[in-house]
Amino acid sequence: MNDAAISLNAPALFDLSGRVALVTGAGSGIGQRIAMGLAQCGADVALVDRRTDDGLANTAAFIAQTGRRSLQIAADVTSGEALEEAVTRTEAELGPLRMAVNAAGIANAERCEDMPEDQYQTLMDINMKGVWLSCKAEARAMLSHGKGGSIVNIASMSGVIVNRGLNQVHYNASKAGVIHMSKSMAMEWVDRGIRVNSISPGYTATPMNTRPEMVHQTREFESQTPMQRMASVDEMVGPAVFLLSDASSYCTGVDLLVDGGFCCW
Ligand SMILES: NC(=O)c1ccc[n+]([C@@H]2O[C@H](COP(=O)([O-])OP(=O)(O)OC[C@H]3O[C@@H](n4cnc5c(N)ncnc54)[C@H](O)[C@@H]3O)[C@@H](O)[C@H]2O)c1
Ligand SMILES: O=C(O)C(=O)C[C@H](O)[C@H](O)CO
Repeated sequence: MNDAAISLNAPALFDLSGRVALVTGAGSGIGQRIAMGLAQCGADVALVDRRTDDGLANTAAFIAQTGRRSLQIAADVTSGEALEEAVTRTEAELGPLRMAVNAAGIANAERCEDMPEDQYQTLMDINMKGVWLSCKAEARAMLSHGKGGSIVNIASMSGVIVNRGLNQVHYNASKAGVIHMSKSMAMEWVDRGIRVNSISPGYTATPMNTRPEMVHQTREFESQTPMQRMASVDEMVGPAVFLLSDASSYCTGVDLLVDGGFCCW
């Protein structure tokens, strides 16, 4: 092979310098840590969450230390209007949106036969419709500026398997929906420069799983996982950077399981 013809620069594939990202659920857990990681890789990041405590401010303070810019936006992902406004503000203050991570989500449990309709509907509105509304607002901006884009939706291994002992038919169905919705959107936009992929985490140490009443459940999670532990939020950053960056330029419609081997057993 003629060496002069090789233009490969592998580290540059993961470089996000000068790109703008929007992350939902950026006030806690997986979304928060991914937002921090994107800034460390050079991105300016709009931080979206419905939290009104110091969650977003903590994410922003970390990002400020990286020298990158951030924008705190209090918004609920069940509102299409709020998401459109969030994207408009992001582009006005940070620049053209090139990357998005949709991590906002909730989990709760109830036996199927006892679950009230509003419990089912509230979760579906956030976990599934919220992802659709987020992608819709993000893609409209990406399509209009023509610079292309990469979207990563945070699904779950619960969209692939049924978590033993957890009564959460609505949660599991919402995550299966996110995986297939991501593939469907990937195909709608495949010839217009937008890639859409999902990450399906296994059990991850976040406030969703570390509530005091979850102590027993957490031990179960760990013993059921081939790696015998939950993931740390840091372990979701690399997969997100990969799927958002040029390193995955030929990947679209992929669901990346990051589950410590859980789905192998
Ligand atoms: N923790 C796990 O084990 C695990 C495993 C697989 C998938 N996930 C998924 O990862 C994502 C992040 O979960 P996490 O564990 O980091 O939880 P988390 O509770 O730490 O963070 C979720 C964030 O989403 C925000 N949010 C919730 N509803 C919202 C809404 N309507 N509008 C705007 N923001 C909203 C919350 O305020 C919170 O800051 C979720 O989609 C979850 O289903 C988590
Ligand atoms: O998505 C998963 O697999 C989860 O682990 C979600 C939560 O941990 C589970 O619903 C327990 O609250």
